[in-house]
Amino acid sequence: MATGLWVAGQETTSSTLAWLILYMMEHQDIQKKAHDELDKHIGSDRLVTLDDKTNLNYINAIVAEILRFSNLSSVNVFHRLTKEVQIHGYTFPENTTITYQIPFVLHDPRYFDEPEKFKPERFLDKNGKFFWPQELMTFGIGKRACLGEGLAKLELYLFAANILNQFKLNHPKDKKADLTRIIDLVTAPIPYKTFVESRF
Ligand code: HEM
Repeated sequence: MATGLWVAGQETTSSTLAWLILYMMEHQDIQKKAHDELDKHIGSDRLVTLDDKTNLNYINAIVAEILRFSNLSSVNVFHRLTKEVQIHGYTFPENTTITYQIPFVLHDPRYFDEPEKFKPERFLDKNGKFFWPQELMTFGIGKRACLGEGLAKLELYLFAANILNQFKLNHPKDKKADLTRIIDLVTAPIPYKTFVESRF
């Protein structure tokens, strides 16, 4: 059980963080907006905590967009039907192996406008408040959805908020990072270097 949680939670969370740092290096304008929000609501090098979460709408939106854009699960986990079901007039017998493909939903323009663009603003309402639409199904849906969803969302928020509060992230002077996706069980970026500058 403990090994299962370790395997399911380790690569997923670390790869999402690797994408976060990479996309912040890549999108300096978005990183600047994150710094502006942190300067307004935190304003020092103190630790950002869960109590700050409701004020940090843009940081929450960045985490949500990373979870959409990085599209970690190239193929979702397979499930077995425990009884016959009808879906849109098709009959699926008991014991059929089925899955649903999360990556297609996360990049479907019917649900996400201009899906190929990295736009955290898509998760802010007209009052600038963060929201999580049901189509953002990075953690799956239904009874077998990710057991670690709550934990992962909080961890990612804390990492994102604290890394961005403390540091300015940039490409090393001589080299831009490669955005190629290594598609495996969990999709990860090619190892890269980051130029890290303290903000305080
Ligand atoms: C960015 C982080 C994560 C992502 C994107 C993610 C995504 C997913 C997805 C797509 C599934 C399959 C859902 C399905 O079968 O329909 C899943 C299952 C699972 N995840 Fe995660 N996960 C993450 C982090 C974690 C963490 C931190 C833990 C545990 C500490 C965890 C534990 C599990 C477990 C135990 C399952 C199997 C649930 C079951 O079959 O009932 N995950 N996850």
